[in-house]
Amino acid sequence: MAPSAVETKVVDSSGTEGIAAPGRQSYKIASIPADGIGPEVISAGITVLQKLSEELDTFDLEFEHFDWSSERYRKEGKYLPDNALEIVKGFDAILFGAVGAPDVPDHISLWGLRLALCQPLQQYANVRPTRILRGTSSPLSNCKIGDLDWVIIRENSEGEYAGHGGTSHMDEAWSVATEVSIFTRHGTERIMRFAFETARSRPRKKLTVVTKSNAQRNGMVFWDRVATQVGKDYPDVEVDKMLVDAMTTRMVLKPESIDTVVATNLHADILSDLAAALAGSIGIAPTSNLDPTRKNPSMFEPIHGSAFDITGKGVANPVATFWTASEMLLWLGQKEAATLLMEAVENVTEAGVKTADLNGKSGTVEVTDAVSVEIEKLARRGKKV
Ligand SMILES: NC(=O)c1ccc[n+]([C@@H]2O[C@H](COP(=O)([O-])OP(=O)(O)OC[C@H]3O[C@@H](n4cnc5c(N)ncnc54)[C@H](O)[C@@H]3O)[C@@H](O)[C@H]2O)c1
Ligand SMILES: O=C(O)[C@H](O)[C@@H](O)C(=O)O
Ligand SMILES: [K+]
Ligand SMILES: [Mn+2]
Repeated sequence: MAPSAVETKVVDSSGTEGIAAPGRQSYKIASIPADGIGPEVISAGITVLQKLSEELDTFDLEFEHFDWSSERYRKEGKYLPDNALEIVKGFDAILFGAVGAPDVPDHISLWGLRLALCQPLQQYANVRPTRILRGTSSPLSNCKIGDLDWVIIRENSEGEYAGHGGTSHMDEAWSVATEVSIFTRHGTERIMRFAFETARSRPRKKLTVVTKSNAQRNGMVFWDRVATQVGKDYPDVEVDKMLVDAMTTRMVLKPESIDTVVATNLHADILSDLAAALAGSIGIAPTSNLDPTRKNPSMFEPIHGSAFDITGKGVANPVATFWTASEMLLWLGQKEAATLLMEAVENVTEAGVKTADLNGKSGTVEVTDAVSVEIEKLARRGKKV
């Protein structure tokens, strides 16, 4: 979606209305914090985004909050109102927290909210960068900053998440359930093209195609074949193919040999949690659910889930959401703000202000405050030069 008009009404989260200064871009963001630690990290994310907008002269953000969550499901029997897709199409981007609650089956919550948005909105490319941030370390003993710098591209519309299947004769001795993976040429080709473009845009121009075509002799053989066909248009990109089981060992033993990775919906879901942990914590890693055609708004969320075990304790790491916010700004065309935000985050981790998952002692709010202070410093320093 194109950014909204330059001179436009702005409503910030405190409800104050104003007119965006001429020359400033203004973006409408739908905020869906949802469940568990989602509201805690989204609130932190909005705080730093608003700080950036105040300190830089380049953009305004207008947030609208939606209570689409497991609480709403308990009350109304549905996660989303019937016109949810129409509503979000009026926004430039969606900032999402996490969905999942202990008293709702996980397949109801995931299909009721996250997949109910990203599949119909054609957000077919799920982008998951991971690297080791300054002041943090990998659990791998010899892995230094720079040795692990990956982008995992997850197919986000079909594959194992196609939703095809069924159950018959439930709880009888002869009950049966199927879960059918779907690989279409359209879906496979577009994600391969996106992955090759991503690999080409990075300095090493290297793509690993993850597969399981030894055991899965139909869908995965097709996946490999389409990768080879699309790869002919990218002779400058070095490609290798890796079976998913072996990929886990390569991620642990030779992290520096990997750059861009493309994998199916399920394979990449699993590999990206491993990637985040190898870079230090699941609490740092971002996700973009992109509609690369820009016909629909894209959705940005931390990679982690609702983390019931730490909800309400004030210890959730907000860094994954800050990095997510930075990715959202990049997508919206605000490169300077996106870069400044990550610089601020890494200055803070380097100074040792970190949550417990990164072996620190600070809480969500302390990390958020420290990042806000750093944004102010960096932005003001930038203006002086
Ligand atoms: N996209 C999503 O919304 C999404 C993603 C993953 C899981 N889920 C859902 O979330 C629920 C819980 O799933 P799970 O336990 O498998 O995964 P999870 O990511 O919620 O938690 C896994 C572990 O990581 C820790 N953790 C996660 N985020 C953290 C953060 N920001 N800071 C510090 N520690 C953090 C948790 O405390 C937990 O120990 C389930 O209902 C699941 O379906 C949703
Ligand atoms: O889509 C999924 O598999 C889950 O929501 C979650 O694990 C994620 O990574 O988004
Ligand atoms: K999430
Ligand atoms: Mn996941």
